[in-house]
Amino acid sequence: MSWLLIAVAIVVGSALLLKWRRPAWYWLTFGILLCALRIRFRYAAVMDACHLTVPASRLRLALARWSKKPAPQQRVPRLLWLRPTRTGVRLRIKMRPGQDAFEFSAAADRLRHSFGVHQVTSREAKPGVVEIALTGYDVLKHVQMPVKTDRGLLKIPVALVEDGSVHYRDYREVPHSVTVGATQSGKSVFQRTVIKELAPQPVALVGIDCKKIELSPFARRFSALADNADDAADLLEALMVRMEGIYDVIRLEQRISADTPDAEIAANIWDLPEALRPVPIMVTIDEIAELAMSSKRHDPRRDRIITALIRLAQLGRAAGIFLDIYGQRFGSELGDGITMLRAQLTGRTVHRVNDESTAKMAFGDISPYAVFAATQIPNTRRGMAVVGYSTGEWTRIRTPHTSMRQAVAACNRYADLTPDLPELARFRPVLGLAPAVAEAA
Ligand SMILES: Nc1ncnc2c1ncn2[C@@H]1O[C@H](COP(=O)(O)OP(=O)(O)OP(=O)(O)O)[C@@H](O)[C@H]1O
Repeated sequence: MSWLLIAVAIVVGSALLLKWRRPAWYWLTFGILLCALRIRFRYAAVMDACHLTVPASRLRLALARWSKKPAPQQRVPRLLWLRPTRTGVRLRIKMRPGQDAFEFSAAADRLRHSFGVHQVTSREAKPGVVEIALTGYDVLKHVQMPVKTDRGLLKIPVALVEDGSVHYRDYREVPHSVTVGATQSGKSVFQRTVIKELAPQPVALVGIDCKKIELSPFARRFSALADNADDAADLLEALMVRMEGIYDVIRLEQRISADTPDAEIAANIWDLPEALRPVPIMVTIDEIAELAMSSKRHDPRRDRIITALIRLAQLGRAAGIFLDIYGQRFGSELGDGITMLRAQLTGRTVHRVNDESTAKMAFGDISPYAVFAATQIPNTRRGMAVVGYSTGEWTRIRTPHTSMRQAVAACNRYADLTPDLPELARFRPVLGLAPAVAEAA
């Protein structure tokens, strides 16, 4: 008997220790089982307590009255399935007539408390069916990306979502994006993560970095780099020349296929035959304010830059040219054309901000809740951000802490994948140290 007590004490003790020190391990060893059991046995009671049941049908009530039986119980929404995941449990629930998905989102906090989990989110999976994600522990505390992800060409895993799923940057779904955040909020680490993930892909990387220190370590994997506003203006115009060249190829292909019955008519580079398909180009711009702010009222160089960015954002997708723009703010104080440019950047990521107006710039047209969530990111959670989608949905994410060394290693390893872009040849980074610097070193 005493041995049994000791064994139980050891198991309980190690479970508590794991829960405190290694919540992810605790979840995989004990938490998942306890949570699944709790849901199985307490599902109906919890739904009732959270006001997620509906009264019995009129017919059943009338029958009960007529037969003088007790009134039938509230009807519980049907649990279709329960699926444990690496970080939580997913439930599919068939709603009862008269219920809507909003009731389940509104009850998220009550469900979290009743099921004893860290967090609950819900979404309508299809009409009449709601999917609830229970997260067992705070997955954003120490971000651990799963080994297996659903990556593909131009679809890269860049962060973990608060419900434990993976957040992807999918350039074909969301061609252009803007990432804002106060200083030290985690923008550069986010950018590094994107570059590290893109490095093994058959794509060209192009960068503009007027701070000069953010992108130069990745030079081996970059087809073109500009580190001052003059070069940036020329580089963006060279990209436009390339884009127009690609449009000429698509147009020619369209004319050929128009004369061929049943042939697909190309509308973008993905419809072109593989031999003709140009390599996609990811343009990453660090600190947009360095390019957009000018002391002059009419600065021709700034106008060239903003015009080129707007044109690339409007027309680049079909030519396989994608923009990722980073900055501390991205509002009209950066001058003419910025609001127009922002409208084209449908991917919005906001790290910690110092004022509500910065969050509003990104999410004002998406959701007031997303604005509020962005202003609530604590200083201690660097790399945490809110991502908004044009559908009005939003979610909290956090990037893994990709070090400069890890990103540089990926860029060096895949340096041989760096394509030569003839139109941008002038901006190909010079590798190695300049003779004078090498001598000094
Ligand atoms: N995902 C993360 N997890 C843990 N720490 C992070 C994460 N992202 C960033 N940090 C830490 O936060 C600090 C600031 O990060 P980063 O340099 O990316 O910020 P930033 O927004 O680019 O700042 P600035 O605008 O001043 O360049 C760094 O010390 C970095 O190590």
